[in-house]
Amino acid sequence: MIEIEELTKVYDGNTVVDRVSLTVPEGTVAAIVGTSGSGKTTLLRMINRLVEPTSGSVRIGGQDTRAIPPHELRRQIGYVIQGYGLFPHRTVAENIATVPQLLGWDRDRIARRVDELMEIFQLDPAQYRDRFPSELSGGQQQRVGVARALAAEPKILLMDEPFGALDPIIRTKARDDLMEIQKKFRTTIIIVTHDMDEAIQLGDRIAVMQEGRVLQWDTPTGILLDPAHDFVAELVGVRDRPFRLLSLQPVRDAVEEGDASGPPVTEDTSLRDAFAEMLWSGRRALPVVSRANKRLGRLTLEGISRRAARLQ
Ligand SMILES: Nc1ncnc2c1ncn2[C@@H]1O[C@H](COP(=O)(O)OP(=O)(O)OP(=O)(O)O)[C@@H](O)[C@H]1O
Repeated sequence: MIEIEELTKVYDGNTVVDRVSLTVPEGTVAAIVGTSGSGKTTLLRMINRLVEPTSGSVRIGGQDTRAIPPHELRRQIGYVIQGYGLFPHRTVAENIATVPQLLGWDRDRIARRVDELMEIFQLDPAQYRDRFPSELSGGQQQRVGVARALAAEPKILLMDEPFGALDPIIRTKARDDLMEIQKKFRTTIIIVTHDMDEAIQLGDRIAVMQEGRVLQWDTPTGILLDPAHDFVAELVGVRDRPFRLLSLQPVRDAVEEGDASGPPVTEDTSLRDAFAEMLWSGRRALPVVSRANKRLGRLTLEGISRRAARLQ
């Protein structure tokens, strides 16, 4: 658990983070969203003490981070930034091995861990281990950046706009991969983004920041249904709200009995994506299958709109 209490940063008389208090339970994802300059990065960097707080405290697993030497703290916490921050003159394997090497792991253990992570991130070790970052695509560099941050099995991962430089299709895939890895390792993640859709997709809870303050700290549904502030409502966008709500609901929740023709959707697909598929393929109903490809029923356009209306 990460307990942030009254955390404040003042630069030259300007309060850029203002008495922020948040508790992030272990194994959950917190998204920090807000406009440029609202203090998101500064808040994130105070957690691993890349920025020293002016006042307030951060406790991790009950321990005040001021009691931990900063370099040790940063080894315990994975950190991913936009642009991935890879060392250009080190190979992929050397980049991923950075923290395990600092921790003095033996060579075999490091080599095993590097291969394991490369496989998880779908980078064939034989092909990519000895490449340099400049010999990778943006999406591959991003995966190496996350793999490096996870190398020493940190319980906490801080991510600052990690997907900002990726094109939309790769970004969606990178988010899905991250969620899978998060579930597998139960990593506690705090992710900074200026993209509300990203916050909604990734966050168990979302902190909306403006001018150094957290205006609302709530679940995605809470933020969408009950914005606590005009600025939050504006960020959510009234017209986009039904679509964003649908993006939180899996098809599974709206399956009906009956048949439909054409290619099926799986039960995990979001209602928003299923709705898009209906519009795109001109169908008013889609067959629904389980992950194991077992027929479960169908999803209808009427079912989706009832669902969207009920949610509002
Ligand atoms: N080292 C510093 N010295 C002085 N002011 C700073 C420093 N770092 C950040 N600031 C100021 O603090 C405010 C918050 O910056 P921060 O980078 O935390 O915002 P942000 O929400 O992450 O913005 P962005 O989305 O643009 O990255 C800004 O006004 C910035 O100019």
